[in-house]
Amino acid sequence: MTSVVVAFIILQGRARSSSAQTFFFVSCFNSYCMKWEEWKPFYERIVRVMGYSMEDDEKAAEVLRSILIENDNYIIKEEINSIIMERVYIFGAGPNLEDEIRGRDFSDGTKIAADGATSALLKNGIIPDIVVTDLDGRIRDLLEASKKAVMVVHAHGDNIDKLPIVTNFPLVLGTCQTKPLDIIYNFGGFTDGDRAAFLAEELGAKEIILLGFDFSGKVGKWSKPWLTKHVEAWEEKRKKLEFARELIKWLAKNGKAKIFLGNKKI
Ligand SMILES: Nc1ncnc2c1ncn2[C@@H]1O[C@H](COP(=O)(O)OP(=O)(O)OP(=O)(O)O)[C@@H](O)[C@H]1O
Ligand SMILES: Nc1nc2c(c(=O)[nH]1)N=C(CO)CN2
Ligand SMILES: [Mg+2]
Repeated sequence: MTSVVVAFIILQGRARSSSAQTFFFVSCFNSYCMKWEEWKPFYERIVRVMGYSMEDDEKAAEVLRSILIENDNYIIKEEINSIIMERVYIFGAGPNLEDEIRGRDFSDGTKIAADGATSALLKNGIIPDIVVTDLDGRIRDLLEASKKAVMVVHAHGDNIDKLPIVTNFPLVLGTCQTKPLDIIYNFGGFTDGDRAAFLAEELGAKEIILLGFDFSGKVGKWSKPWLTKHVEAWEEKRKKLEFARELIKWLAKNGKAKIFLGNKKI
């Protein structure tokens, strides 16, 4: 799967296609594309509830942009389109993840790991095609996955110091939660898991299957490098998961793709 992307990118000669507008039209024709004006009210509420600084989030987007341009390892949205199959599996870091992946290979779809879930996939011999991360998963596993996966790296006000890690990844699609910049996208979504669902929708997935998503108040042990077992969600994480649940429900209602939580359609 990754070789398809690499071949595609080589064919493109990394020329920033002048037909990007056409691609944009085609992909938005097949999917729902969230506009900044539509995302802004969600973002303003997130900033208020979570106590984030919009200025820091904006600065983070600029920093990621500079690093990616300097390192020349960024890709544009049109370059990732080719790895999206009609069915997309998104793996979250909930306590149910390992039960939901055991004995399956997911070769009938594109596999997107949300940050911490990457470690569980690698441990179970599953290589993700795409990793969506704000760089607080186990860095060793993110580096391992990046040898085969496109890394969709999210810049925010609280991970500016970690952004230089992206220089180690061969292919990076940059995202932010503030107003998008030329090569730093905002497809909508907040946590790595729900952002992955917005990305899949934007790229034209028809069926999005969420595995390892659990909104009952427990955080899976793969969520953070220091966790050794599943734990009760702490206050900040509880709020994040509540937003994740709300945004997934919103996408199921407003997007074009069918979304499944495990085997249940939302
Ligand atoms: N019960 C759960 N525990 C942890 N993650 C979950 C759970 N249910 C769904 N997820 C999804 O799995 C994703 C990956 O988890 P991870 O904790 O690595 O992500 P994160 O968004 O970076 O969180 P944080 O900002 O707290 O670091 C989350 O973003 C979330 O969308
Ligand atoms: N400023 C800020 N933004 C975020 C944060 C975070 O910790 N701080 N975490 C996220 C992933 O859940 C997404 N966005
Ligand atoms: Mg994360």
